[in-house]
Amino acid sequence: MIVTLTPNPSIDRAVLIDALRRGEVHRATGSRIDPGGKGVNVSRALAAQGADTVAVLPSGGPEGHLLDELLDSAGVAHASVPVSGTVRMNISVLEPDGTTTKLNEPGPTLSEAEVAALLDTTLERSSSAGWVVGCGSMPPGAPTDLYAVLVRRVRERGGRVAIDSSGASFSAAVAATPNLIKPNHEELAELVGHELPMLRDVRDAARELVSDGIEVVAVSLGGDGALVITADVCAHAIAPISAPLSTVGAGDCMLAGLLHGLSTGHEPADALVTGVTWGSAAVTLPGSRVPSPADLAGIRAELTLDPDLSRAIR
Ligand SMILES: Nc1ncnc2c1ncn2[C@@H]1O[C@H](COP(=O)(O)OP(=O)(O)O)[C@@H](O)[C@H]1O
Ligand SMILES: O=P(O)(O)OC[C@H]1O[C@](O)(COP(=O)(O)O)[C@@H](O)[C@@H]1O
Repeated sequence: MIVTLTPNPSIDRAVLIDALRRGEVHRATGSRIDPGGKGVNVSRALAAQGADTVAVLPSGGPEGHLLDELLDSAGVAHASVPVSGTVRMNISVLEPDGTTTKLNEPGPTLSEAEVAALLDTTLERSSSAGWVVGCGSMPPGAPTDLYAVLVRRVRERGGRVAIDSSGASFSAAVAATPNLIKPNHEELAELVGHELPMLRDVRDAARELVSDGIEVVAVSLGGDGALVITADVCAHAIAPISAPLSTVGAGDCMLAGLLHGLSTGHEPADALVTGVTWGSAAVTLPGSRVPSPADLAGIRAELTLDPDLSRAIR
């Protein structure tokens, strides 16, 4: 069982247009909505593959009702904590060449009691979980150290915890030493405070974090695949996709696959292959649709345990 906590979930609306021109009226050629937020997407990706998961999230307002309904109809188990604010709507503008422009709202302001209820619900649901996963940004009102507290509370009980976030809440969580983190290229650079132009730089930055006590650092690198670093492994995997349709949620699917691999007893390098397969499959799908088993069938990830460290990262 994998429990996800998404303090700031969303309704994701993807709008397709021919080309984005600032200040002009655009006629959309298509649109779709999906339940969203990083932990919600991790749970959606796991549920789509038949894996046991529950998504913990705050839910309020009309968008909150819609989110609950969308999760119910997708068969994603969720524990929604009622809140007085309204769940946000995030918009992705997709162009035919794969360019994605995202507009993320700040989300509702949570009260102290609502934050406490979210944390308590997550911990209640986690008693028999293989992994507890905290993902995404903090809504207004949530303390910067929410993920750090989650890490400490799960680890005190002997559980395993993964975090995927950005900014101050991610740095605070990393300082509390989760078992696993999944930054993307930009988030890792932000975490270590300098640019990471080559795979060697990514590896070195991830190794620094491993030496601080994080067991698995998985770095997603967009079209350059992903790297997993542990105390004894440096593995790179890539599954190129010729015409990506939407990258929204690809990192969440990658994390879901990685955790699924680890929780079903695979070594980190093999779990990375599952992660990259799920992530690459996600970019072939519209909006933030998560891959079904059939969507994974044509994806082939290439794994190397001795990657070319001079590879420039886009
Ligand atoms: N353009 C792409 N081509 C092929 N795979 C991709 C592409 N973009 C993303 N992916 C896959 O999705 C994973 C996550 O993508 P990334 O953009 O790094 O995550 P995030 O959404 O967290 O920023 C990558 O590790 C890779 O497997
Ligand atoms: O919490 P944040 O950082 O605002 O991100 C939330 C957004 O990220 C997503 O989880 C998608 O993730 P990515 O676009 O980063 O792959 C959306 O579902 C959601 O709208």
